[in-house]
Amino acid sequence: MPRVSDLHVVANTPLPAPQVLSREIPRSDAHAGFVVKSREEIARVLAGVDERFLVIVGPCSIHDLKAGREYAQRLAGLAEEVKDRMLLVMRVYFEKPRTTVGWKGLIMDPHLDGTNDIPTGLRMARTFLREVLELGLPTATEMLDPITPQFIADLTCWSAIGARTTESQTHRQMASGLSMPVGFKNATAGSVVAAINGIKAAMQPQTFLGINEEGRASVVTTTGNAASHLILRGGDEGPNFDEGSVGQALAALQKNGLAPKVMIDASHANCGKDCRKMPDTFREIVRQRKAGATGIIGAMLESNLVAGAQAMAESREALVYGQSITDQCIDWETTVALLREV
Ligand SMILES: O=C[C@H](O)[C@H](O)COP(=O)(O)O
Ligand SMILES: C=C(OP(=O)(O)O)C(=O)O
Repeated sequence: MPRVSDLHVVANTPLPAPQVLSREIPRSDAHAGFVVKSREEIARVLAGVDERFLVIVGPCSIHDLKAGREYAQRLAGLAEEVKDRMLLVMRVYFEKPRTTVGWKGLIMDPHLDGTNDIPTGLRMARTFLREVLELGLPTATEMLDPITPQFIADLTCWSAIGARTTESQTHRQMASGLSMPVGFKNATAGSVVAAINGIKAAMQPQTFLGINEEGRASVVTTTGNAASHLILRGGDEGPNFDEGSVGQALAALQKNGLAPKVMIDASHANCGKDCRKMPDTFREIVRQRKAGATGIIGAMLESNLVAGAQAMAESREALVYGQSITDQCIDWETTVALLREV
């Protein structure tokens, strides 16, 4: 008989169930209390009740826990220093969407060598998220694979649906069940409509296929996530952080019956993926807010210990400590100076 299934599958290895990993790397009452408090604080900023500026800041991706830890320790100090005016949330991104192919993040390939040891990646992600929370820093991730939230969402305070998945029904449904505020990026081509449709879908109750805590395929029914919002990140036609683009986005939200609130990413297509342009983009976003654009509730920055980005090396040891292996980041000194300045 000809073979009809699994023609292109070479392995199919069961994962530990989410509840097994959660027992192994548990969430304490203190972690839970801090996550709930941070999500509420972020939701209050989104609602305009808390007037602080929300800044999602940190490495493009975490690939080295030692450097990530050092970054988190520094950011915790800065967050405390500026907390009367800004709510700093650390980017703790473990999943990377790729335009074509490339390293897909620490969860997918924790050893950075193509061995794709996902169980280890999930363990590292949970462990690191707990460490960041213990420093008193809220955590931000992109939720990319729809199975991942079962393993890490309880330690996550804010999430993004990225530009490459904002139009995906799977991701919109997933967002409708997430417990934290979720930002939808405009699409890579620049479409804000795709993200607004995403927000509308995520705010509604949904029923879809997922997994439960035991790791079993299941039917998931959600309430909808009211704390869904828009993120402008620029697109193929260029940046969209200028007053005109921001005004159009706010008007489009209102036309769709949504709150006119927007976060603006100072990285990605809003800086042409050139970290040298990121500080001025950020300054312009803050200038508009200071000039009265209260619809701008926050911004995103890609920042690391060392500026720029490096190509994946032959071995981990050959990598520059504290420098991104995905998109370019501004360095720590620039980050501190910029946040203190604004
Ligand atoms: O934020 C990171 C990148 O912009 C995203 O993962 C896409 O990267 P790529 O276009 O290099 O694949
Ligand atoms: C991939 C990211 O952003 P975007 O979806 O805007 O490309 C990111 O923030 O890591």
